[in-house]
Amino acid sequence: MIPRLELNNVSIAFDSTAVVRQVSLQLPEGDIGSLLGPSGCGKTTLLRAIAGFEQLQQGSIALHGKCVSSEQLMIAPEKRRVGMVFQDFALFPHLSVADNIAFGLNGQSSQQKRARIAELLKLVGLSELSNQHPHQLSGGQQQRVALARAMAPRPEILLLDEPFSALDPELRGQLATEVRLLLKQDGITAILVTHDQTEAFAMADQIGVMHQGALHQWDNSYNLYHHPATTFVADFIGRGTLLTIVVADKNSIDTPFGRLSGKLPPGSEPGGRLQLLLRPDDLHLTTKQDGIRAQIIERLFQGADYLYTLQLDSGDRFHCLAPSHQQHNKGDTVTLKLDIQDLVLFSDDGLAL
Ligand SMILES: Nc1ncnc2c1ncn2[C@@H]1O[C@H](COP(=O)(O)OP(=O)(O)OP(=O)(O)O)[C@@H](O)[C@H]1O
Repeated sequence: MIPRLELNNVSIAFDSTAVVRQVSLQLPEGDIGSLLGPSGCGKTTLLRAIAGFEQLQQGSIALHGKCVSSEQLMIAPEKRRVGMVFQDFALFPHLSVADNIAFGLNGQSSQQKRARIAELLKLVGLSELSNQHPHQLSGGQQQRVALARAMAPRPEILLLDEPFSALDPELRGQLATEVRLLLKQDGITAILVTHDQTEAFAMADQIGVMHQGALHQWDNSYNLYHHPATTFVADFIGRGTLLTIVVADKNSIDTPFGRLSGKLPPGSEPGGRLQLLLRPDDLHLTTKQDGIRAQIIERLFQGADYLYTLQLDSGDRFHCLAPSHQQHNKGDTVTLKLDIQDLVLFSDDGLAL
């Protein structure tokens, strides 16, 4: 199947400073993708290039198999059939909810327009408010109008640039889940730009983690967490700790916790020093005396569980999650059991083996 969106080796520079470096990805029809990364990593620039607002220095962008951008070519934004939703909603204040949604429906008969507006109002749950004006709506309702307006002409792809950042944190997570459902119901392919991983997890099928213009990994959320491609992804997604270990033999490594056995990835040579990824859910507190002993340095109450920062006698620090009804205090010594499913190892250059 032809992907709805395909980026091939895309690089973008401003005044000879590279801002996006050799990014390649594919998004199938009906899927929701997300570009996730810290401020300044190039997410918005890449989204603007997909919309047709930035010239490529190298590579190409295709929408449904048709090249729309390359070094030599730049099809105008209005010819790409791309929908956009921005952080500030950008609704027309003097138009009603229904007229805002109708704005993108030029060239259709009034009967077709009315039917599509009614369908979208129902989809976003605003049928009762169709005659209201934007200032009479809450932030969440306004963002739903902006979404319906961008969805109205059935774009090839919908581009969402930090669409929830002007809303309350509690509303953000809820709206991200709702918007995912709406896009799925209407079969719309979309890309969301965000620096908030909870939002990306709630909405996207595929997430691209970016750092300094490079796309480190384009994958589903499970793989980003459990099989990060680089130490940057390991650190950025979830609370990972990287511990230095030494490969003992074909099936075991020497770690600050002692010797661990498991399947080692190809490229782990005996005697080699590597980094082992440890997630907070790879360790459990136990009441048995014969486990690993560590001291609690910090604890963070997270409702259902505590996130403990622990330290071994060797000075190595790491995190561990434990149910909040088992309370332990700062300074306590606790016993731990390791439960690592896969040994995730990285070489010196930060790449997963
Ligand atoms: N028109 C421009 N001219 C020059 N530099 C630019 C331009 N637009 C963006 N940049 C620079 O490119 C880099 C990437 O910016 P971009 O807005 O794509 O990052 P971002 O990941 O979306 O960040 P944020 O989350 O803060 O919006 C930044 O260093 C920014 O200063």
